[in-house]
Amino acid sequence: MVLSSVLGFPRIGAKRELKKATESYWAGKSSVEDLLKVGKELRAHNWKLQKDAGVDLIASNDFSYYDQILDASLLFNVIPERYQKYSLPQIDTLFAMGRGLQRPATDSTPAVDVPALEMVKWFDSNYHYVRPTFSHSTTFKLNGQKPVDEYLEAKELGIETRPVLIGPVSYLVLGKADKDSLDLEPISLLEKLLPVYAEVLQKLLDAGAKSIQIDEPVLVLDLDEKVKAAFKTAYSVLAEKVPAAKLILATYFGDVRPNLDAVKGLPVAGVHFDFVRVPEQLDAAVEALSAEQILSVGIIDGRNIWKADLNKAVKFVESAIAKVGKERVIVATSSSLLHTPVDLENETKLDAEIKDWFAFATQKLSEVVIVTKAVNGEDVKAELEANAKSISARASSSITNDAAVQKRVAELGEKDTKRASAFAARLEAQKSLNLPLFPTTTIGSFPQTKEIRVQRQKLNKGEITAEQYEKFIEKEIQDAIKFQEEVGLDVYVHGEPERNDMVQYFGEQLKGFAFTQNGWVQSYGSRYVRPPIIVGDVSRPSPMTVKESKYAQSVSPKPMKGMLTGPVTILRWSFPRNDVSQKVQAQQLAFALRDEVNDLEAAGVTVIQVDEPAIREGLPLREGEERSAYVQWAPESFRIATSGVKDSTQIHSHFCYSDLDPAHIKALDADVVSIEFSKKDDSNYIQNFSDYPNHIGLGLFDIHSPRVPPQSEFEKRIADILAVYPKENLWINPDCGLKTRQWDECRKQLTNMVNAAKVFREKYA
Ligand code: MET
Ligand SMILES: [Zn+2]
Repeated sequence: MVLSSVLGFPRIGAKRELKKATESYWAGKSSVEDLLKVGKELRAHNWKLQKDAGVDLIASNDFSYYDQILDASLLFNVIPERYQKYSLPQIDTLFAMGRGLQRPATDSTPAVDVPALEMVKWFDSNYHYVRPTFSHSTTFKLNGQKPVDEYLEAKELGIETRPVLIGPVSYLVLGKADKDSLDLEPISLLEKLLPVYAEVLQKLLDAGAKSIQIDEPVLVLDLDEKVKAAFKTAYSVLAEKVPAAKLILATYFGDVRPNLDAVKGLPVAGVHFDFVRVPEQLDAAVEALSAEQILSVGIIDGRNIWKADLNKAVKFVESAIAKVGKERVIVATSSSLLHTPVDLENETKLDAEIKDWFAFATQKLSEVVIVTKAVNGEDVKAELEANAKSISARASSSITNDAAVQKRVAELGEKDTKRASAFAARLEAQKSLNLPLFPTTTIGSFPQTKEIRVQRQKLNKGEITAEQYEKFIEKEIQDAIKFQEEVGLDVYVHGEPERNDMVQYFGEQLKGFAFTQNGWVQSYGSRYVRPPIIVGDVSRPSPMTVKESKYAQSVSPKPMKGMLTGPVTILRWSFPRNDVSQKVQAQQLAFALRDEVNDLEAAGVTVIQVDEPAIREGLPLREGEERSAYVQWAPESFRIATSGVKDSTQIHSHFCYSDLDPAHIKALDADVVSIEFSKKDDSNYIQNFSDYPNHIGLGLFDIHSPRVPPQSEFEKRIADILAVYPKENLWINPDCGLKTRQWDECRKQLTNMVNAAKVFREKYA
């Protein structure tokens, strides 16, 4: 009989219980016992939910108070000395590594200020994990036994689970060397690490675990030979030390084919593949397995919110069964469901037609079970028919399809992707802006104060009228402009007070989007996001930002930057459609934004910034066709959005959060780019963009911190940059928007920044 399995379930709770509990604990408002109790309740709830849904193989140890990779670091005692030395309780050590440890000085102790470990993106998802950090002195030992405890906890509830662990190779590859050991290659620690893995596996076996899911997601990346070889070492050692452990090696988010030679012959009981992402890898996967090994068929999408096409999924699993036989197949989610919202039932405001197209984590449980029942020959005819109906209703819905939008994208030609003139001619035309040498500007947002949130809530609750709100926003814009005058900036922004979020604000005004009330997904720690959903062809019914920009422009004679979020970023920070390519979705968004850019220009806005902070994260995980295509279409969609303007209109773009490839930025052909920069301590990084042909502003201070760098520090940074970049090309700006700062903080920061710019302006005058 074919079994159903789920690789992991969201741990945040349908009502964000985990966030509330952890933040209340951090704030000192509740005890550690209160927090642990909430964790225990959530785990019990999630296991029961899965059991009741009929899932056979339910994950345990998928729960975490912060991040599952950080949990592994704690478990293996990979705790850098700087966090060890305060002898904190376990859970506080965990939080210290995840969020940093800050304590004011007391009479007897000095102040403590230990920054958090680095946090990085989990593959191409919007989840972030805490990066394991290794030194030459790192030794591994078992610290507690969380996976065993959680396995037993479920067992006590009468629920047999399959514990999940991050695999040893991925654990090391996803980590990095600490500052004191920069020459260390984490993978070289493998042999030291394996005995601890063996110990955990043995304990799980002793506790009764029948099989163990061991995640090796790095198998979907480009791997060097050393890492590939590490799989053989790792799994042979484990098989030798714990021969009875039945391991299911799980891969997800991509194509394993280029690394199948590393998987072939491993002494594991089975391998899981993500066939939602890459159905084409079925034959190769089958080929790579021995006649005894299990094929776990990831066929229900763990990364999206769409109802699966169950009939298609059944056919796919049947084709796998035809190749390897029923005894060797497991039906599974493509990845952990961590990346999907918890329960569609909590959405009461979604249009019924649209709601019928979605499946959140809870609904996906039934999907896995229905597919499993179908291939086992149980009667699920009614379920499959209902599913087919909803799939075809979505495909033909007028919400999904907009002929005019489709036509516009189909007719896309070179003319839509190119500015009228080359940069040199545009620069000449932009002299009308009368900018000084080293022009100063900010990235867009100014403090989102409590007052702004209060007024927005009042508007939403109907306690104030739209006119009153508009007046309030105008006053905020006036204040922001006055502030910029006082600080002495050159190119102003209106401050974005009207925007709750840089993607949602646009999604709400575009046709083709839907929003949830409770569709939260963990981004990192206690920070969750609620991505908008692209449900249909995207267009812009009416201007989205012109009113505010025009108003701002009317208040001051200085150039005022219009401020938009770019097509790729809107796409990446939403749940995309799965029936249309990402490229086409980006193009549709690009045309909608092109209309907005052109309308801004017509309204007299002469500088327009289109932010693309997410452009890097969309880059496919490995080299190859898909990546080459992306580096074409992603910048092209930016150019579609921005190329409809006159030479004299200055187009800016902005990037943060990531290590960018300078070549990709070049392809945008923006007149000016601003890039997050201040936290890069690597001196080579400064060279990175040195052949950027147009103008550039390298972020000069960290907007996430209240710290005010003295003017001398700004001068030093500018001097360093000037050693590499031509002075005519340089802009002076912060890393990113200032929405998380207080007004008095950014006043001091910007004043020092502007004064430093003036020093250089005088010097070169
Ligand atoms: C994450 S990038 C943010 C850019 C936006 N214009 C802001 O200033 O907030
Ligand atoms: Zn930014």
